[in-house]
Amino acid sequence: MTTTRFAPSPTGYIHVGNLRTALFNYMIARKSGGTFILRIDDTDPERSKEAYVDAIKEDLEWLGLTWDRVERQSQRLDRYAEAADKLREMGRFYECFETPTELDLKRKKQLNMGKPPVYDRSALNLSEAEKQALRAERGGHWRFLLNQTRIEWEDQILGDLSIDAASVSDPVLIRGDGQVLYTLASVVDDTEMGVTHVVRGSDHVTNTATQIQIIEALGGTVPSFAHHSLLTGPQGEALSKRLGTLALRDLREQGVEPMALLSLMARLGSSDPVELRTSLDELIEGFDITHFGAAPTKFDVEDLFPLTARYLGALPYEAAAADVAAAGVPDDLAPQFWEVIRDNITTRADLAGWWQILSEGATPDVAEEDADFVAQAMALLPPLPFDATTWKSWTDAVKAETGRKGKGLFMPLRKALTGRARGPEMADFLPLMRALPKQ
Ligand SMILES: Nc1ncnc2c1ncn2[C@@H]1O[C@H](COP(=O)(O)OP(=O)(O)OP(=O)(O)O)[C@@H](O)[C@H]1O
Repeated sequence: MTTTRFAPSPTGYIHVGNLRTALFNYMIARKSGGTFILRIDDTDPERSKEAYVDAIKEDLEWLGLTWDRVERQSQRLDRYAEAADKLREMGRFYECFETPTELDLKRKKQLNMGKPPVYDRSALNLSEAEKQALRAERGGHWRFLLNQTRIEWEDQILGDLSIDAASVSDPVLIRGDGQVLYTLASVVDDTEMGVTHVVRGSDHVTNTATQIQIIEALGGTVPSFAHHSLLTGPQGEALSKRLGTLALRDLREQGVEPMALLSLMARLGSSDPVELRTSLDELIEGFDITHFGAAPTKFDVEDLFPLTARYLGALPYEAAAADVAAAGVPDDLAPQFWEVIRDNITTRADLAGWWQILSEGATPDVAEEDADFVAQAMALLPPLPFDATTWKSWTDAVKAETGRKGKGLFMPLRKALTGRARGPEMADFLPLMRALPKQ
């Protein structure tokens, strides 16, 4: 059975790049009736915050990306310790004592000599006595001993990949302070939780190479891997949870509709066109991870608003009733208001502005050259309330008296009554009016 997972660290609010990972994993699991795990990568007690765990869940729930179960890495430390023991027994785990400064110096020397900055394994030459002495002085960290072969896998997005293990440092799996690192924790979890498909950002390609060897050493089954490109901002700038750029909750604040965001994210960077979908099921049906490319993908928040507007334009009243009520529209007028206005809003927050115009009167927008014409027209306007025939009979009368027609007739009247150059059909708008434009 297909099992996938989304494994964010609770170190900030998740952003659109993280969403890409979450959505792909969600869709793969749902497409095949499999399991989608939300795995909280909270092994770093200093940076992990409970508030961010709640926020991650809230953000995913907002989008309807439901998970089948939640796992917490902080509750599985004994499992990681066991795996570490196993690697130690196999002679694939060794203790090192270099400080970050010493490692940095080594790297600089190697680079100066034109060599790749790969850890030189000098800790392997330490005697027991030397290790004991170093241990007393500073904490040791633990590295996995890579087999220096080529590591190969068929990536669902990047195609056939082959990485020379000799060009990669033996990965540190346990830090000097005893903290288990992602590379080990995620391998142990993926193996024990039966994860069949690992989809994540291309920032993890090297990790994958080393993780394949760790999985094999621990006797697990290597899952299928796919590395999608990283999303950047419109100028190519990196996203980061820590910086809070393009956080999902900010988009929600700005009125972006979940299906607008999901429709864009399910296609952006693929060979398939972005099309607005109204349900996750429809999105899942058309999803194929192999259609995604390796090139970095730019994300422009502005693309979300036309999609949001289109989504709202097709939304039935029932799905918007609460927002219409919140905008102050009385119940008896609410369904009609929604039908007339829904095509003329970008987000639900725009409803209030339209209701204000209808209920309190617009601030007319009258060009100087139209001032006399508008004054003449307003004198012909019948008293409130208006009905479905008012616009036609009024504009006919204005036309007969002023001789104006077409755009020169209709546009100044629209701007005088609504204060805006664009909006609903005026014949539909007038019956909703509860106040005349301000003088
Ligand atoms: N810009 C991005 N585009 C696409 N995927 C991303 C991007 N940034 C992170 N991811 C993916 O999101 C998943 C969760 O990663 P993680 O929690 O480490 O997020 P992060 O944004 O890299 O965090 P931080 O900024 O805290 O290091 C990973 O699979 C990672 O590859």
